[in-house]
Amino acid sequence: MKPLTADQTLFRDPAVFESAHLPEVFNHRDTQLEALAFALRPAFAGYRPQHAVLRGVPGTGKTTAIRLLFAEVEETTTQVVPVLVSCQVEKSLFAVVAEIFRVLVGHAPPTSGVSIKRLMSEVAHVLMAREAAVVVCLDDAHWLLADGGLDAVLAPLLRMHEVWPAVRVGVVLTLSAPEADLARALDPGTRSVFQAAEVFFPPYSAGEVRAILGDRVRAGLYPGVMPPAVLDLVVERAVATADLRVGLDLIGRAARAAEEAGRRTVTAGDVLAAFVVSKNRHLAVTIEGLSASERAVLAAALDEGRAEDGAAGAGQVYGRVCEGAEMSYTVFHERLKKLERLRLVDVQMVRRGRGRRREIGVREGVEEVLCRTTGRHAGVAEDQK
Ligand SMILES: Nc1ncnc2c1ncn2[C@@H]1O[C@H](COP(=O)(O)OP(=O)(O)OP(=O)(O)O)[C@@H](O)[C@H]1O
Repeated sequence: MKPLTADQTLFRDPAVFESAHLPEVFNHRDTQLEALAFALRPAFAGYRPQHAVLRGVPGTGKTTAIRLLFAEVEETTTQVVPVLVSCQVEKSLFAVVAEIFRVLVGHAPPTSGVSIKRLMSEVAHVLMAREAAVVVCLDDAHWLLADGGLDAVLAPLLRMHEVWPAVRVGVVLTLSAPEADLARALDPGTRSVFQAAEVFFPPYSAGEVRAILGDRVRAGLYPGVMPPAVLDLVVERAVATADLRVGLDLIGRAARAAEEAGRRTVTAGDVLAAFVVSKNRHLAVTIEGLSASERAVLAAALDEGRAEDGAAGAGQVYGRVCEGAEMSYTVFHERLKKLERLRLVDVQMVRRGRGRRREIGVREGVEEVLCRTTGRHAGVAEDQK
């Protein structure tokens, strides 16, 4: 077989392997899409939409389901305004309401000199003037679970109709941390008004993963570029890591490597080499979303673990963090809880001699990703805030 020339490509459509790509074929999620559509239905008849909570481990299609449904709503009516907010990026009530304002009005509100009260009032008046309902999806809401962050965003949104009775707001939360406990994260008052439909997104079976990745290969690569045995290897890796995104990333990355090498087909070697990076893809996204102080706690736990040859004592980690920049123990504890919730570290009480101590173990892959994303040896806390 002749090698590829410089102007030839293996990709029918490279965008198909990008993380923001909205797939044309979205199988295996009919039940969840129906439950969501059912929750939104009252909004189309002039009532308040039902709230919903979408649960499922990462990569089970929650965001995609919402994006597809919202796109359909946008095409169908202007009476229901969908707003998708990533809680990894927008973490405050102001940021969420500013995004609602932006979608409604077409431009962002001023970032200074406007109080949250005024911004909410403006949003309410636009909604009332248009007789429209708004459905806000707080995507990856587990990012707000620490420090009462979710309650601070949710409670005012849920109470808008108490101030402006004609305002209709529906909230959809997506949560990919299975242990996320809404009952504990929300005040009793918020809990009592947040009556939400629970929609569960189970992990895909190996057969479903194969079908989804096969569809993506057909959409993104030219025929014959990825032989069935090589796709099997991709599927095996995606199933082993329980993350469909690893499979999608792996296909794109391996095909790019084959193309760069001037080959017309992807080999098992391309897949295995790409897997070294792809397997930690989700970790990389999670670590990129951390604040400087969260990162500092993670780096200190790694350094201390290395020094102690394993899991590190929480007190020692705290001491190491403070060597870089002052941090109160309360703030340290909150940062640690968040890292645990994001499954970057494990924290457990361990018996030592006659006493017990809290130990922090950093999960596999974190060190590699942290060093790659910061381009430095973990543990240098010069960027603490
Ligand atoms: N049924 C499906 N068919 C085709 N592609 C899918 C399907 N489910 C998920 N995907 C793809 O898998 C990737 C992850 O999906 P998505 O972002 O919707 O997952 P998620 O459950 O929201 O994950 P997270 O909790 O990490 O945000 C996306 O690229 C999406 O296109």
